[in-house]
Amino acid sequence: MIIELRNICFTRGSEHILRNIYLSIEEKENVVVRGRSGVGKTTLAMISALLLKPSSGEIMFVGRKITKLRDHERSMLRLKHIGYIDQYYKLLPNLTVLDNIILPLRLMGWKKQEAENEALNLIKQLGIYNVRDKYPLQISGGQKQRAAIARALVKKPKLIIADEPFSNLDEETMHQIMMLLKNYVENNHAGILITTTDLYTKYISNKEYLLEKTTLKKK
Ligand SMILES: Nc1ncnc2c1ncn2[C@@H]1O[C@H](COP(=O)(O)OP(=O)(O)OP(=O)(O)O)[C@@H](O)[C@H]1O
Repeated sequence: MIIELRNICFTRGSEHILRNIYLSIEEKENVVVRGRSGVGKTTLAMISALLLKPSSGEIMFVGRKITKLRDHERSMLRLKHIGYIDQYYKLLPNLTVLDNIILPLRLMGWKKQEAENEALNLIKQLGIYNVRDKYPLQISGGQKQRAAIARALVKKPKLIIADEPFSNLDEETMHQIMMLLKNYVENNHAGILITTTDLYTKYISNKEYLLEKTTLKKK
C-alpha cells in the first residue's frame, strides 16, 4: 500500500468539504476521483499529497502514520516521494522551463548538469524539448501543463497526485500523456491519483471513485 486515507474529514469554518473519506492507492494502481466542479477534488488531492492537513482522520504513507509527523518531516517525504501536478501548473515565472523541471532534483542536492541529463528524456517524451529554454510566460497552456507533469515525474516519485492534469490538452496529446503516466506507474511500481470532471480517464483507471456531496463512493 502506498497511501491510505482513513476516515478523513475536512471543514472550512462551518462548511463540511469532505466527510468520512476512505481511499487507498496500491503499487501499480491508477486511481481516478471524478466529481463536479467545486465538489472538493482539489482539497482531496492536496490532502493526499500531504500539502493540506485534514481536520480529522488518519493518513498512512508507505506504512507510516503521517498525522504524527512534524511539518519538516512531511515536507521531506513530499519532496522525495510525491509528485504533485497542480491544476494551475504553478511554474516559477523567473525560471526557464528546464530549470522549473529540474528544480525538485536541485532541491534534493543534484548537480545542475546531472539533473538536466536526467530530465532530458522525459522532456523529449512530453514534446517540450523545443521550449526548454523559454520562460513560462512564453509558452502555451498545454506546454505549461506538460512542463508541470515533467517536474512531477523527474524525481521518480512513488506517488503522483494529478489534479485535473488534462484540462488544457488536445485529445491526442491527452492520450499520449495518459499512456506515459500509465507506463510510469507500471515501470516504477508507483501509484497515481487523478482528479477529473470528465470521462476520458476511464482508459487508464483501475479504480474509480465518485466525489459527491462531501462523500467518496467507489464505483
Ligand atoms: N482557499 C479557500 N478558501 C475558502 N473556500 C475554499 C478555498 N478553496 C476552495 N474552497 C471551497 O471549497 C470547496 C471545494 O473546493 P475544491 O477546489 O476542492 O473543489 P474542486 O472539486 O477541485 O473544484 P474545481 O473542479 O472547480 O477545481 C468549494 O466550495 C470551494 O469554493
